[in-house]
Amino acid sequence: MTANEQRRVIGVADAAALAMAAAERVLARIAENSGRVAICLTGGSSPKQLYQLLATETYRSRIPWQRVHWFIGDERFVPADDPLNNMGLARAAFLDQCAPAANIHPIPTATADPADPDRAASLYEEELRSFYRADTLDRARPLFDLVLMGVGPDGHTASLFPGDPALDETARWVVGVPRANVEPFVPRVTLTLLTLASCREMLFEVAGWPKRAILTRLFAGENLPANRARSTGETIWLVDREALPEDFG
Ligand SMILES: O=C1O[C@H](COP(=O)(O)O)[C@@H](O)[C@H](O)[C@H]1O
Repeated sequence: MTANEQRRVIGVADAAALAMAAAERVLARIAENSGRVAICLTGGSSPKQLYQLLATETYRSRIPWQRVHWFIGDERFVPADDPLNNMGLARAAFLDQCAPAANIHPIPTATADPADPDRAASLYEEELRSFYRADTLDRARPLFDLVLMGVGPDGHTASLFPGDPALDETARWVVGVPRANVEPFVPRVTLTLLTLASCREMLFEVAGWPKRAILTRLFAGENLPANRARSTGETIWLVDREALPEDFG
């Protein structure tokens, strides 16, 4: 089976349409679970429109905020109020206005020793295990209902960079990344592929012409982190017209 056969690519017109399509998928995944819902958010700039949309009345009124928990797939060692803080962006765009504080689960980079991404990773791993109420991920009971993902110009996803040993981690749920390959060049913490995979749906959001070059390489099957990220359920790539490689439709 090729990499492309394992994922579904959905093309949309532009970044605004992409945010709306992603918001509908968020609602659909929430509606499928009548209990406690877990959503793992992504960082970077790509999800900003989606996050802002979720705070609008149209979407806000359709989300049962009390039973939805919000996690983050990776974090950068920058202050919590720095615009480059991944959870900080989500908080400012929608979480702080809409979600109960107890349902927001940031990676503790602001409180942990800045020199020790492994310590922050361990703390977050403990938090995830306690939320999941088990130490072993069971394919039949995914940790997350939905995992949002982005892709960087080098093919990284979350803070899993090409060639990094973190990609081959099979025991830890969360790891420290001493130095990123791309800006901001700060230590990071990232969920591992095994943890990100434990979801009913993994949803990549990719928009804009600067992403077309890396998508061309990824859809050709190159062995890059974003190609190794797969859900045990469905893996969907929402891509706008500017980012979609020419031979892809
Ligand atoms: O560094 C990161 O980059 C990726 C991609 O970000 P984008 O700005 O190109 O959307 C992101 O998915 C990840 O969470 C972030 O830490």
